Amino acid sequence: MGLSFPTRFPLHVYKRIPLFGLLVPHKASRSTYYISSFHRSSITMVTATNLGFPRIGANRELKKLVENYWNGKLDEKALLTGAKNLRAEHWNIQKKAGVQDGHIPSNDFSFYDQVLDHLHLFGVIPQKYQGLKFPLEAYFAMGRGLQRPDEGIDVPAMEMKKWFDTNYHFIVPEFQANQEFTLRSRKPIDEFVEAKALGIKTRPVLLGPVSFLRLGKAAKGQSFDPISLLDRLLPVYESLLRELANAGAEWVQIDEPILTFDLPAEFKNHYSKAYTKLSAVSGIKILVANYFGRLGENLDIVANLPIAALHVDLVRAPEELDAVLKIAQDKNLALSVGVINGRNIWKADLDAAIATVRRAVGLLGSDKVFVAPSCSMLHTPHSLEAETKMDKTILDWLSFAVQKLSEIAIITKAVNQGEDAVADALSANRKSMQARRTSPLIHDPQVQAEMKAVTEEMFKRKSPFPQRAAAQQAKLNLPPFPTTTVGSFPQTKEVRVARQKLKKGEWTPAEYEAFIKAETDKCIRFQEQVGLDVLVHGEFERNDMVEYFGENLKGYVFSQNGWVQSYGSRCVKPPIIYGDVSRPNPMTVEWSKYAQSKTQKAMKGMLTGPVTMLQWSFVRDDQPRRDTAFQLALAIRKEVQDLERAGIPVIQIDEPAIREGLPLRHSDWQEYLNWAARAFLLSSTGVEDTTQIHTHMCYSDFNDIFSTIQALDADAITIENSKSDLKLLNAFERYGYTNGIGPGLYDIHSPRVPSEEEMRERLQEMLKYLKKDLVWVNPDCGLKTRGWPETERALSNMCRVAESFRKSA
Ligand SMILES: Nc1nc2c(c(=O)[nH]1)N[C@@H](CNc1ccc(C(=O)N[C@@H](CCC(=O)N[C@@H](CCC(=O)N[C@@H](CCC(=O)O)C(=O)O)C(=O)O)C(=O)O)cc1)CN2
Ligand code: MET
Ligand SMILES: [Zn+2]
Repeated sequence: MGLSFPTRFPLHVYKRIPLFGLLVPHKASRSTYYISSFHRSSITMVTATNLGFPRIGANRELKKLVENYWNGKLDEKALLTGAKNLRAEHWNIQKKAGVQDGHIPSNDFSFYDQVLDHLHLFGVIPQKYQGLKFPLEAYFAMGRGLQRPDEGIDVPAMEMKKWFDTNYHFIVPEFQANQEFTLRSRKPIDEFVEAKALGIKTRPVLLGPVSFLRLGKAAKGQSFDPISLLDRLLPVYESLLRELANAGAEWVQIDEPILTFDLPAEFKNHYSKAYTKLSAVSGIKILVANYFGRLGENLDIVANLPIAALHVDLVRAPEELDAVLKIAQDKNLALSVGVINGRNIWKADLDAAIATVRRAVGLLGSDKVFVAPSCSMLHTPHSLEAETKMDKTILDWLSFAVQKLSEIAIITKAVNQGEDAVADALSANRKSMQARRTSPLIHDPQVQAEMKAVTEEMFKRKSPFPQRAAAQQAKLNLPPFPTTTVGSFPQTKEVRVARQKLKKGEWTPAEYEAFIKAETDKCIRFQEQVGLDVLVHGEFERNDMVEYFGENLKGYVFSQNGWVQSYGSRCVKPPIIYGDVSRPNPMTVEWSKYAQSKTQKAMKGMLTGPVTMLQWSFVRDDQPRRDTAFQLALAIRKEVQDLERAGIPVIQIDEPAIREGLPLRHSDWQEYLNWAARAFLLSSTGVEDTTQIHTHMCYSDFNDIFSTIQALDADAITIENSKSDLKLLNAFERYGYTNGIGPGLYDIHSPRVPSEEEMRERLQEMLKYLKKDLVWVNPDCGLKTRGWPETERALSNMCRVAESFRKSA
């Protein structure tokens, strides 16, 4: 089969002479890699590659390692060994699946977040963490804060933001105007060497310099554009590439996902400068990777980069295939075609993917084509192997990361060796595709009829806010600066274990229910004692705010083990929407009714909104997202109405993901914002004026969507703001927000307890921007990730602050 390499020379000393397709020794190479680790038997073949593998492990090993380290149950050595084993396992899985040696990613591992890793890599450590032990203590303190009162240590976590339009959160780089960069860590090199010792040649993954700066911000009190630091940063990237080349890396993958954004014109120069410099480092080839969307105007930027390969997301931007092929052809680039969806869990249509790859091969030649996922597989669960309980029909439509690797391998083999070589796999895939397309499980005539019957009236409250507010106040009689929480209370080990016992059948549903009720009782008693005004039931019955509803809605399936990293050690198990969505039964009414029966104070019903349900689920790809959002909205509307009927006076419909669903390109915003707002309105407006609707948002820069927040017309919004330096409030002031608003008084994602003084100052600051009779007092998000001791102290401080403002008001 084809030509074979002679085995006497290191692989790198061969260079193909384009005209003759011959291999000749190439003097410039310093690689020590030998052919024995090289499996291809023919010179011109397309290459199976990957951009990143889920790092948490088949059974969330990384989460457990890191959390046990934080709890003191594991020492540093055990943490490092555990991580090393996990990396080895992941590299081996990829190798075994058929990803080409040399194109298996490394440095995609992280203890907390890959952007935070780059802050350590380049020594971008804000002052307040510099006294801490390097690396791990400082590293985790930057991610999650650190409080050791006995030693006088009390540092908050850095700001965290959504990674593009995903539910993954990254630590926002914070730069000084005179920022210096040094190669402070050797992580990418160490991991390359680590893999090499296992006989695996990896392709290190780095976040590119332009994206790294653009995703960051100037430190508080300074105003400069971080991109102005590019000249200072580049030499450090150059040294890093040099070291990787010396260690034997043939390729480096440099991610530049900000190429999916609208960029100022001068970015063309920034890119050109950056990659001219980096490409000059000899002995290593650069693949620049863009993902999550089209390049659009930025095609022009990549067309002029002196790089060796370009990765494009053909799942999100199939329409750009011609344009990128032309660039690759003109500039003699290899093209990494992202044909397997790294953001979803559906099996790929392999025939279609093969056709795309063949087109690329036709124009570029097979040695210039890499088969790839659309983006890193960080956003998909590990493997379907653990799914023993799922409906077999639906299971047959799915593909998690390990299966996606096989899809890449099959496509590659089909193109290299002909379809006969993978005939069985292809015919099985065709069968799955056909079964899904025609399945009666997907289409529900009743849902479709109800959607058709939706009228324009169903998108409006009966009266405008001032009238509603008066009616609600007459009923609720709340004090000034009313206090509330965002919904969840600590999900302790006991609560999680109780649910596990129910799942395993060790507890009867009645035992579980009694336990959850007892937790709810305790929670209500605590809220009354601490002096909160609008209470919540605590969400103890929920595994997760999205998964719980997914389990209770028709059109959804959920996995047993489909975990995806959300931030740090926190994971989510996004439920899967496979068909038309409807609500067979009330989902929360009994719990809310029970909770209301236990207190004289107002109990707040707690639901997840349609856009967030959509955004945090794996969504069907056979109809527009907006259609699914409206089906969800109708189901939630019914729940809202049932809660009202059951006597629940305040109902919160969480929409934390509305901002993250915003398309990456400005020109696509309006269309999205229109339907997103309408979906929320459909879910929330079917109630009387006297019912108070709250919503909640977190983790975003809300300035972009300010008018949409107003258009949601919620009676109150509790909103995360404690980590974004009040910049959000500027917008609320500027545009004159008219409804109730509770900007979070403190950051709940860190175990640190804010003092009364700190929260008092914060509230004072907020009142510079907001009308005091509209202001609510609350934490910035739910308390599920916190423990009880810190929750009690923080809420007690918070309530005392509200109390003191009432006195002085
Ligand atoms: N979907 C979603 N996205 C979101 C958020 C969110 O709440 N949900 N919040 C924002 C921040 N992200 C977050 C994401 C996850 C968690 C979180 O707490 N996740 C939990 C898992 C939640 C869960 O589904 N738990 C299940 C399963 C729990 C479990 O692991 N059980 C153990 C046994 C119990 C134990 O030993 O702890 C097991 O099965 O092995 C349950 O409660 O039933 C975790 O990582 O620990 C918090 C915030 C943004 N995006
Ligand atoms: C990520 S937003 C969380 C809202 C939810 N009601 C909670 O309190 O947990
Ligand atoms: Zn939140």
